Amino acid sequence: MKVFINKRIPEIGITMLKEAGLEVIIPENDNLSREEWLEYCKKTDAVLNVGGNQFNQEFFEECPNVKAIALFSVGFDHVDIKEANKRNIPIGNTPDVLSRATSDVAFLLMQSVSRRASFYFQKVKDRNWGNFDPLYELGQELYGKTLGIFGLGRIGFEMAEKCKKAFGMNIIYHNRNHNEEAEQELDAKYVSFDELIEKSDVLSIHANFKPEQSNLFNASVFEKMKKNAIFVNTARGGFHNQKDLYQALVSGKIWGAGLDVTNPEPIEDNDPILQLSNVCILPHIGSATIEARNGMARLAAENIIAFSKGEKMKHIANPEVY
Ligand SMILES: NC(=O)C1=CN([C@@H]2O[C@H](COP(=O)(O)OP(=O)(O)OC[C@H]3O[C@@H](n4cnc5c(N)ncnc54)[C@H](O)[C@@H]3O)[C@@H](O)[C@H]2O)C=CC1
Ligand SMILES: O=C(O)C(=O)CO
Repeated sequence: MKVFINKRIPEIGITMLKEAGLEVIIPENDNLSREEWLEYCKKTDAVLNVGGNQFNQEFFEECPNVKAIALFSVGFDHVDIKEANKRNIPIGNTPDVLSRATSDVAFLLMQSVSRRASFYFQKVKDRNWGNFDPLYELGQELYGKTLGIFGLGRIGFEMAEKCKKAFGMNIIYHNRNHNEEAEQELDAKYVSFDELIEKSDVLSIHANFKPEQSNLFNASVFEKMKKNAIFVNTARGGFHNQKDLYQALVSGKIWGAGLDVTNPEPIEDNDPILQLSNVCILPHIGSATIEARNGMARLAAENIIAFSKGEKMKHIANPEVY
């Protein structure tokens, strides 16, 4: 069986696939155009995909030989699951192994914004150390404040746990279902969406993205948030309207924002949000640790190997295909 991987992944995954007797195809050029990418996909049985290539109707129609897809990500918002289901194609993903790393980034963004780290680092780089000034550009402490989690699943739980342990924060959350574990272990309180945005000092987004949730966090939401609130998004950029976020930040409707994901992604060169000092923006590095990436490679390889043996994938976005 042929497996196409569009970018090199940690060696552990490649070794596992080869030891299972699979033919692994990795192109020299790891920055393929969509056309080039489709050409590779057409000739393979299984695709191990790194990044946001769209698995849409066009893909499924043009690549009928592909019988399994293993994503090198937990998010599967770039896959048309209905189209995959019509053809009984399992879509593997990589849950859990990246939850710690991604929640670490949410935590880092929250702290960096609360203590104005980007602003001060820029001053240091500009050789403008400044004098000790008791009133100048003060940060805010997080101790005892309220963390609101939108989408309390695996990563949201880890973010909530860190904030509880480090700063004794009160946890409120809005989710599709109650999260019993978080309610018992972290004393997390389920609230309505409106209550979440009105009461959070830090609002951290951890839901899985669907197109119908585009721009959910927009001007009317930022309007209702607290003036000292920090907006953190490590989930998907599509959740927030970036122009509205910019306006909320310049007009002081909210305190600051920490983004690991932007809308669009990559961020546009002339996006005015880049000029603001109350933001910290990272280029989608949530899972970028050695540990998480090794784990992702292992899970993705396990998924492909299971498929090749006629077994069920263990980590799957569409279990309904079985
Ligand atoms: N920045 C990065 O590098 C990374 C980003 N991610 C993103 O984080 C997301 C979450 O990952 P996990 O925690 O593993 O997923 P998960 O499935 O464990 O948790 C997501 C939670 O969001 C809830 N949810 C979804 N839509 C909702 C809505 N409209 N209202 C209320 N609750 C809603 C779900 O019920 C679920 O409990 C991924 O889908 C991905 O988009 C994941 C890994 C790395
Ligand atoms: O896993 C995901 O969904 C990511 O965004 C990158 O790890």
